[in-house]
Amino acid sequence: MQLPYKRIIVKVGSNVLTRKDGLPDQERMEQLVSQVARLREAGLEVILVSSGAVAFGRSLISVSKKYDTVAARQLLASTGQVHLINAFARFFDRHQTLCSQVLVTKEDFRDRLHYLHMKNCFEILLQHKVVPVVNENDVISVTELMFTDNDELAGLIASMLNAQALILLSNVDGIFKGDPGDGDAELIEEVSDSSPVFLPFISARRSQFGRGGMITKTGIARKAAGLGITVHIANGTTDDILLRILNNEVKHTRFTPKKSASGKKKWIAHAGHTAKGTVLINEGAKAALTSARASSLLPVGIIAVRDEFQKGEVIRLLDEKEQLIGLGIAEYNSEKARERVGQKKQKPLVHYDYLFLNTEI
Ligand SMILES: Nc1ncnc2c1ncn2[C@@H]1O[C@H](COP(=O)(O)OP(=O)(O)O)[C@@H](O)[C@H]1O
Ligand SMILES: N[C@@H](CCC(=O)OP(=O)(O)O)C(=O)O
Repeated sequence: MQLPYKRIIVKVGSNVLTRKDGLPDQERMEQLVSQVARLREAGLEVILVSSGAVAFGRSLISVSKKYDTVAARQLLASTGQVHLINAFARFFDRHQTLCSQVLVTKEDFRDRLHYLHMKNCFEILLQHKVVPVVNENDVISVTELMFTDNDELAGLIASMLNAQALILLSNVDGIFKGDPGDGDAELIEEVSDSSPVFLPFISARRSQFGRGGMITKTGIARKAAGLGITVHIANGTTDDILLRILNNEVKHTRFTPKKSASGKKKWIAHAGHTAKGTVLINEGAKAALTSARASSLLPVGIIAVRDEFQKGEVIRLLDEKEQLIGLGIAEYNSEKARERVGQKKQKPLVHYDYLFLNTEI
């Protein structure tokens, strides 16, 4: 088998693994596992990000409406995840392939050291030909600590592991210019940097068991493509979908990747939620940073420094209109930065190697 990639992330949405009646679709799971096992056999490293814990839980236990949604989700996910991973282990076993369970929360991506520990765990699993099966740890991630959905988690893992491709499997063939249920709506097959923003076509409607919907899927796909990862959004209910995507034999939506970003930039790109401080920059600094030439952020272009941060922490860069233009790693702390505001001939606060601009996505 001729493979276009060495390492891929495959994200399977709840709907792909759930039948219309809400019960787990074990047959579909088995088919997906058999494709992954074949790809693994052919030398491709595959990381599965699988939703379905809540959907599996729903088939096992009913929760009274008197409980709040967080408690209900915890109960369903905690019981469902056991059955989800058991089914995966059983199906992979038939192909003499080992899989492993990795449950994560947004907090696990908080600092670079923690992030690198997690990356090392994936690397050792992959070196031993194990297929990691990842899901959000729904039992402990509540409200503000939650990922928007598993698409966001899959995007983070794709950039952390320097994957060449991210495949998002849902119950639609890709992004349509209109309602996917409307037979006349056209499928968008290619999205590149120069593609118009097509968000107006996408409704906030989600599939029966989905969490984020197509709007978040598109945002995540753009971000990953901006970091150099090819993204495929395709229908996980189509037979042999993974093999057909890799052989370019099926219509779906493909996001053309930009030049690959460095590992450090990939981490910064996803570290917005961990940012400690904010720096306001003037129009001149904004023009320099967003120009084609690689430029670092010098104190002469800084108008104000807000909140406290230490050297090595992530900071937000805002323009004069308070619009977020990017994220960077501070070369020194907020106290020193404040002393140097507006001064010439000072050391950059953010070096361009540790700067991630919104224009890069
Ligand atoms: N323009 C569009 N093209 C494709 N799907 C769309 C569009 N607008 C809204 N959707 C909805 O997005 C859903 C997929 O997102 P989501 O429910 O999060 O799926 P999953 O659970 O598989 O991640 C589709 O089932 C569809 O109903
Ligand atoms: N972690 C949850 C899945 C949440 C989620 O993102 O679902 P989906 O939108 O179907 O990918 C679960 O396993 O049920």
